[in-house]
Amino acid sequence: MSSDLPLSCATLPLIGVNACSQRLPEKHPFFIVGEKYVRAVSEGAGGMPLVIPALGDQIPLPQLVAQLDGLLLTGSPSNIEPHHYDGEPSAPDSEHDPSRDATTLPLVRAAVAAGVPVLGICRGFQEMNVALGGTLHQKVHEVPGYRDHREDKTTSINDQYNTLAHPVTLQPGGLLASIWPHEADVMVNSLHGQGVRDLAPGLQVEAIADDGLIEAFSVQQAKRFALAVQWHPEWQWHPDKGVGEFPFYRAILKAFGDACRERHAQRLATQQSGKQTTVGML
Ligand SMILES: N[C@@H](CCC(=O)NCCCC(=O)O)C(=O)O
Repeated sequence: MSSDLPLSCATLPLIGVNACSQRLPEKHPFFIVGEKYVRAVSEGAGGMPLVIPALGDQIPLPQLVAQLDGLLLTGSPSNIEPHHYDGEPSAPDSEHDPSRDATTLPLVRAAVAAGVPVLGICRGFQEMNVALGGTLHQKVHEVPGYRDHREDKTTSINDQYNTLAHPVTLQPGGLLASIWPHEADVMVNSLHGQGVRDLAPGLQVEAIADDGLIEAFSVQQAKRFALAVQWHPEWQWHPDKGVGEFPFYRAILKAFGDACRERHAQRLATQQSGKQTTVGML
């Protein structure tokens, strides 16, 4: 981002929020992103959201990640196509979004390699694992020993996301435990059918559900913040949430925002020193 922009823009970290590709009524194709994710970036992380369309390999990745101070990977009802992790073919009722897969999987790798802070949520959590070499259970509820992590679709959306469905235990000494040092077991919402089977090499478990399912991880060798959670902290910023306060969710977005601000400051300082060098040469 150029420092010629108005101060209000120039001082906010630019945070990418990936879109889904969907056909809305009348079958028109849209790139869409839930408002709660955009608001979580704006109000929770304190960034300037930049919606990233699901354009796959038409996106110039090096150019994009060089401009980004952060990347938030959204949730979605669709599932990653299993060929990306050598999984069995999907059940016929499984919803997919190949354009999103083609966009987010390379984007995760490029962002982590470039030191862009990343926060993955639900499908975004699953994408980070798959992008870095992990695999998924396609129906966690059919795997012996695991609970059903899906939402109760007979209740209202508010009830589904407000419900604290099960506890997760934070890994002592981990990134998430440093973000939330108040308690080791925290209750979270739960709205997913898929989940981590094999964790990708280089990922560090950050939280585990009471049935043993991995619910959060970080990227061990990442230059900056790279965290993914299976639950939905962005719910805190849903415009129709009504009453309900989730300090744990706020703490996650705040920590992500702090990392984005750090990268932003460093990018501006590098740009500034580049300009001074150029002026000195004139
Ligand atoms: N389809 C995957 C991922 C679930 C997920 O991301 N749900 C979010 C739904 C919509 C939203 O809140 O944005 C799975 O079922 O595991």
